Amino acid sequence: MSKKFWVVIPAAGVGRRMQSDCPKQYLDISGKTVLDRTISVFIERKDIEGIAVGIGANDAYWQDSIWAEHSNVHSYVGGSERSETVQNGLSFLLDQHGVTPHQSVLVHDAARPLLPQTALDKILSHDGKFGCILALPCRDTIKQQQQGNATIHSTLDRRLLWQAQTPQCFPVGALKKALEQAVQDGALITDESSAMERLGWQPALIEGDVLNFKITSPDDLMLARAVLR
Ligand SMILES: Nc1ccn([C@@H]2O[C@H](COP(=O)(O)OP(=O)(O)OP(=O)(O)O)[C@@H](O)[C@H]2O)c(=O)n1
Ligand SMILES: C[C@](O)(CO)[C@H](O)COP(=O)(O)O
Repeated sequence: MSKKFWVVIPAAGVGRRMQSDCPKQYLDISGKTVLDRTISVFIERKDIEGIAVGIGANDAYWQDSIWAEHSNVHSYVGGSERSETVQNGLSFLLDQHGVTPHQSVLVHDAARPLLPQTALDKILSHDGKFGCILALPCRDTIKQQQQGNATIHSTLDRRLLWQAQTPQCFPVGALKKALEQAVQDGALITDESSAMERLGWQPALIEGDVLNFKITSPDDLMLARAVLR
């Protein structure tokens, strides 16, 4: 029987950088919310076992999602940081959905609604033992700024630089432990891979897609709306 994966979708952010009236995952892109579009990427796939959506404790929007009542979509309460929302999602799968620690899970930002199926196919068909992430090789020349002012300190060798995307795929148990360890050590964790790397894991880099950009600021929303016009 072919392997099936759970997806954890962290959707408990407030979207400060978007400066919008509602959390950015509930903003409209051509008639559907960002979050509903993101869930739609996974909902019809036979290789997706279930979708766990981490929402804010005071989320008043989720109830209006077109997927809120779907039998394969399960919401849970996220946390004050993205990493906490992911941790809560892993505990939710282990404690309430019979997922075992060795099973691999995908974590995908709610704020990346344009993930192409072709990129998702690549991460789902990767069987590396050290996990894997979608990422984009840097195409521009990369500058590091001086500390304290916006002048150039140096130019980095871009041949070895990639921009991390999601989904990121790791065994549930190992990822949960790595995130807990990172919190315990007070480490700044902005993606799942960095927590695993701290413990010596070397996840595979799988080339993602420029369309799989994260909707962070107003210009990203404009771009997504232009793409789906
Ligand atoms: N406490 C948090 C913070 C973020 N996220 C989710 O993690 C993804 C990527 O985070 P980001 O783009 O930073 O979203 P926000 O934290 O909402 O944005 P900002 O940093 O501008 O407030 C988003 O889908 C967001 O909903 C989450 O589930 N829980
Ligand atoms: C996980 C991520 O999307 C990979 O690039 C990114 O780290 C999320 O960062 P954010 O500050 O929580 O948007």
